Amino acid sequence: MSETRIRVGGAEPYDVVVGTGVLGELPELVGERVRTVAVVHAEGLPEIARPVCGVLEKAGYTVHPLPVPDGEAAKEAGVLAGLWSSFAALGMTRSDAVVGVGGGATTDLAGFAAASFLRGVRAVLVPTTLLGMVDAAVGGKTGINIPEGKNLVGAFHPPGGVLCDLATLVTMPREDYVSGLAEIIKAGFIADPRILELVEEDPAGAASPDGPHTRELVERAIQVKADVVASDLKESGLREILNYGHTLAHAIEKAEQYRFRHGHAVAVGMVYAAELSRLAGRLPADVVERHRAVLASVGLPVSYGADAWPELRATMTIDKKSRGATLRFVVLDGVAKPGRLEGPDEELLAAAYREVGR
Ligand SMILES: NC(=O)c1ccc[n+]([C@@H]2O[C@H](COP(=O)([O-])OP(=O)(O)OC[C@H]3O[C@@H](n4cnc5c(N)ncnc54)[C@H](O)[C@@H]3O)[C@@H](O)[C@H]2O)c1
Ligand SMILES: O=C(O)C(=O)C[C@@H](O)[C@H](O)[C@H](O)COP(=O)(O)O
Ligand SMILES: [Zn+2]
Repeated sequence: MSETRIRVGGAEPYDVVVGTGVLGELPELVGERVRTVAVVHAEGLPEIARPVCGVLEKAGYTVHPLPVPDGEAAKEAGVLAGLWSSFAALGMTRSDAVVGVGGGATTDLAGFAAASFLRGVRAVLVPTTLLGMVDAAVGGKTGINIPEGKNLVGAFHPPGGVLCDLATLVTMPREDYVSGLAEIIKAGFIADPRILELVEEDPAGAASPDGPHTRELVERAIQVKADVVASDLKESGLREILNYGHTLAHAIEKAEQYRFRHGHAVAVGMVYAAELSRLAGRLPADVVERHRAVLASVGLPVSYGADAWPELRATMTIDKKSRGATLRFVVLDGVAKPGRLEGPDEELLAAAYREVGR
């Protein structure tokens, strides 16, 4: 099957290319103006980084592989500063480009390095995890963590193109693959109920890169994200819906020193947001149960430590959707009907957590 191109609109439109064995499309995404390409890749993925570098060299670019730590350890200020120094040592200019190769953590870092070096050079992203393809590499949110919290430093810097080669998914550890399903299911609850039906009809298939609907699930989730970010790149309104479940999720990740997978935290966070919606009188109980059922069916967690609430509540205050002292949540008024809950009282917040804490 040939590749699909999903156009992400906005001031600087770009394509997300999806297919199997589509690496040959990469030079076109990098573009003709570029001379030097820094390939920022997760150090544990040499088998994927090598062909990426090869295809770029063959196309005539001067290519410099720059390995960074695997996973969340990449999203640190020290690693970012190391990339700035490497780019400068390579003599990169504004007509050069960064290609980010790896999971969401790697592409968040590579994207932010590109956003900040020389106040902005071109970034092309090659996500190699399910989560990276359906969410992290699309939409231009880039950034790193700081000890005070998740993604607290970053920039909106849309990529020049995104290449999703589904062939790379086959080597993914199962737990990481399932983590990506949480963001796909999120897209289902906020915007595209067909995603939920596809997962519910065949949870085992959904949890495997060889499943019958893998490509459709990936493309549907990308389309949801593309539609949202095209109209609200900088999260002044609509884009907040992509943050469904993330207020609690980011607090859990911080409490776990970023050793808890992002998608697993988002799964718990969505159940919390659904309970919050129900207790606020906005969502029927059966839709909350649908969250638990569909997430658990693919092996995602739906509860978290009961004793953790005071620490999680304190961390949630720093969420980016807050305005002043007012906490703001993305909630649901039904499937594909996202809304906002502003300044819920403390008892409501705690009561919703009692439904999640085990
Ligand atoms: N920018 C955004 O809009 C956005 C959206 C969602 C998530 N995120 C961020 O993405 C990150 C999570 O991304 P993730 O789930 O991809 O995790 P990850 O980047 O930490 O990758 C998980 C692990 O899988 C390895 N890996 C990557 N590709 C592989 C492959 N093909 N085969 C085998 N191993 C592979 C990685 O090296 C890493 O060890 C979080 O930091 C999250 O905050 C960002
Ligand atoms: O793209 C967005 O917007 C999202 O919120 C997508 C989320 O899945 C993603 O985890 C994002 O990085 C969270 O953003 P943050 O602004 O809460 O750090
Ligand atoms: Zn997320």
